[in-house]
Amino acid sequence: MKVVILKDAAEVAAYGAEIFKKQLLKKPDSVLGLATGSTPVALYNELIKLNQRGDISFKQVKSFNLDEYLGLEGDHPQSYRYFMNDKLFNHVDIDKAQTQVPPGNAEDPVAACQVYEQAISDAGGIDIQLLGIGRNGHIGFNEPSSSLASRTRVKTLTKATIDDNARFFAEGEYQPHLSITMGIGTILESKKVVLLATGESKAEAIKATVEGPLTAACPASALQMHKDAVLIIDEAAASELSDPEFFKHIEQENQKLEDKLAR
Ligand SMILES: N[C@@H]1[C@@H](O)[C@H](O)[C@@H](COP(=O)(O)O)O[C@@H]1O
Repeated sequence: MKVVILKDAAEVAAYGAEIFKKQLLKKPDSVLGLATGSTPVALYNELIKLNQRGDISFKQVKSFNLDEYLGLEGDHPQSYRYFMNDKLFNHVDIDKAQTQVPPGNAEDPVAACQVYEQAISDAGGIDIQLLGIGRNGHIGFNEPSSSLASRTRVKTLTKATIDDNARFFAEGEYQPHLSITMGIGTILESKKVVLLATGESKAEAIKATVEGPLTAACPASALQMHKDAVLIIDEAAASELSDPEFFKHIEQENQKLEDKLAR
């Protein structure tokens, strides 16, 4: 796993956006795996700027989001469908019919999960999957104890996750305790994975993800098994790592190599 440590959230967003830009330039009809939460918003803002400047296009893109609250309609302001429209899709040249978010209003959620898996596979699989991380190491809504081989399914949220996400809901407003989420096995099948983490509250989860052990107790540790996963994190999120200097050194060496190859 590659770990890139940068100064702050703005640098993390810019670095992540550059990876997506390269991906879209290389393959304009990429299948993107997208994430919600507050962390990716700055990256989405960068992508919107790049799109509006004409540097990248989403016209041929298909996208699949990681997860959705079960029990919320897509037009509910706290649904992840609403979030994606609001934070990205409404501002770029993407064909919304080609964007998929698990259906939070499905009458038969179990069947809907299978349909979602099939749609990913019919699209040829995900080229690049964006991830955030929960304080407890969850990715998507794969909470601790999730099978590392899991597929898209209905998941019950932990109290920690419900509490962390309560800030988005008004007081007294119904907050779902269930979700539909891509599984860890689904995520691991993406050709490339980009995980963003910023802030001290993510430092423990990042330590567990990078230094292991590989365990369902920290779902993100499964990324150790992925051949092309990059963690882009700020100094605060890196603060619990045993040897952050080592990762900075690797990045400098990689940069030198890239510069040399570009000449
Ligand atoms: N399901 C989402 C995750 O995909 C996200 O990574 C996490 C962290 O969110 P934030 O970036 O706001 O800390 O929140 C939610 O639980």
